[in-house]
This record gives sequence, C-alpha cells and structure tokens, in this order.
Amino acid sequence: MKMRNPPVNSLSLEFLTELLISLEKLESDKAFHAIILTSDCPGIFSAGLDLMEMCGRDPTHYAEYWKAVQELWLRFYLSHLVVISAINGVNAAGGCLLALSCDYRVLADNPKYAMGLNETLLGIIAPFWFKDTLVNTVGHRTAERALQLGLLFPPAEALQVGMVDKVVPEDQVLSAARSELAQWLAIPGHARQLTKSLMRKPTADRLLKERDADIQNFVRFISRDAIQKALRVYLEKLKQKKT
Ligand SMILES: CC/C=C\CCC/C=C/C(=O)SCCNC(=O)CCNC(=O)[C@H](O)C(C)(C)COP(=O)(O)OP(=O)(O)OC[C@H]1O[C@@H](n2cnc3c(N)ncnc32)[C@H](O)[C@@H]1OP(=O)(O)O
Repeated sequence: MKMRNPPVNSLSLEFLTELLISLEKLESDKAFHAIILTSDCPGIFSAGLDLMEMCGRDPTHYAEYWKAVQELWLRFYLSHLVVISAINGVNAAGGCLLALSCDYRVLADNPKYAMGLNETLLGIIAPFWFKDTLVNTVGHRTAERALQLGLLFPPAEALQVGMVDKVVPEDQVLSAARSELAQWLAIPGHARQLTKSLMRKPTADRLLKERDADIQNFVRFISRDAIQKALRVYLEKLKQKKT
C-alpha cells in the first residue's frame, strides 16, 4: 500500500477515508495475507494528521474527522493481516502512530527521516491511545520522555529505543520489508492472528469503550481559542521555513 497524498501525505479526512477503504478491501479478499505500508512521496512517509482539518473548522467537522482517525487506527491496529511498514521518509505524529500500529517497522537509514509523536511541539497532546500504542512499543520510560519532549528520533536512535525493528540503506527498505514478511507468513495464520488479538485487544478496547467521550474531548480541546492559535502559529512557521 503506497500512500500518495502530496506534498507530505498529511492525513486529511479524504485521505484517511481512502486508506480505510483500501484496507477494508484487502482484508475482505482472502487472497491477501499481508500489507507493506510505504510512501510514494519522496522523503516523506507522513506529516501526520492534517492540520487544516483541525484548524478553523466547526465542531461537527472536528467530530467527523476524529471519528475517522479513531477508525483508521482501530482497523490498522487490529488488522488480521500482517502489516509491515517500510518507512521511507520523515514520519511525524499521526503518521508515526500508523507505523506504530504495524506488526514490524523497517526504517530507511537517512538522518533526515526522523519519527516520533511530536504533538507537544505543536502545543497539543497525544491522546491516550496514541500514548498506549507508543508505550506498548518502546516501554513506559522512553515513551514518557519522548511524549513530553515531542521527540522525533533519527534512525539510529529509533532503532535503539525500539521504535523501529530494523534500519537499512534507503534503497533496501522495501526488499527488507519483503524478506521480513516471509517469516511472518510462515506462521500458521490463525495462531498468529489470535496471538495478535490477545496482545492488542486490551489497548483497542480502552478506546472502544470510550469512543464517544474521546471524540467529545477532542472537539472541546481543539476548539479552544488558545489551541487554535497555537496551530495557526505552527502552520505559519511551516510556511515561513520556505522563505
Ligand atoms: C485531546 C487530543 C487533542 C489533539 C490530538 C491531535 C493529535 C495530532 C496529531 C498530528 O499528527 S498533528 C501533525 C503533526 N505533524 C507535524 O508536526 C509535521 C509538520 N510538517 C513538517 O514538519 C514538514 O512539513 C515535513 C513533514 C518535515 C516536510 O517538510 P518539507 O520541507 O518537505 O515540506 P513543507 O514543510 O514545506 O510542507 C509542504 C506543505 O505541506 C504543509 N504541511 C506540512 N505538514 C502538514 C500537516 N501535518 N498538515 C497540513 N499541512 C501540512 C505545509 O504547510 C506546506 O504547505 P504550503 O505548501 O501551503 O506552504
């Protein structure tokens, strides 16, 4: 599955919906057993959630958007398919969450390709299920430091803390993901799927139990004047970087 939403694969509502439909199609076709998730945007895996969806819109839109974000995470996190990410670019916040929801992560060895949950740098907060997904991957202490500081880890550090499983030269990221896949596909499917569910269901259930409250919380938070201002300032900084 090659993500293509130029220029930065930001996860707009439309793009989230496309990803969701693609995933559902693959999951419902018995011929498919695995996905390699990668990017078609040079140097960028994903810039995360689309800030334009969270800025200057009305509460109904925020609620619709957040429901789609939740849905995509739940589907990826609990997918019965083997999902491996071949991370071939910088990967921030919501994009990093997508990679963390995969079963295995291969990252291209380029110092520019940092990844992490950098929400605090924007003056916003990673929701509890982003946090849980990170904790399940790197452990509590590393997650606590990474989340508070909004750290984006370059490849060597991402490997060291366990945020990714393998770092390979850039031209080998897809072949390395394919090689890894062979090992996962050699395991009896039902046993692997049930084990995945056993490991992940408690984390997903936390959100499933509180889904509506989580939407309301997001809408309340993102609608605050101070948060809207912080997002506008961040977007402006991104634009000024060019001049
Ligand atoms: C209670 C809970 C409350 C809230 C929870 C919210 C959780 C949020 C999760 C998120 O995912 S927030 C998004 C975080 N993402 C980032 O911080 C990444 C921001 N982007 C960048 O750092 C860079 O763009 C880059 C990905 C490193 C790429 O850099 P490059 O120099 O190649 O491109 P450029 O910066 O010029 O961007 C091109 C173009 O794209 C716009 N852009 C970038 N990122 C986003 C984004 N996330 N959403 C929307 N638009 C984005 C950027 O402004 C440029 O636009 P322009 O061409 O019109 O100037």
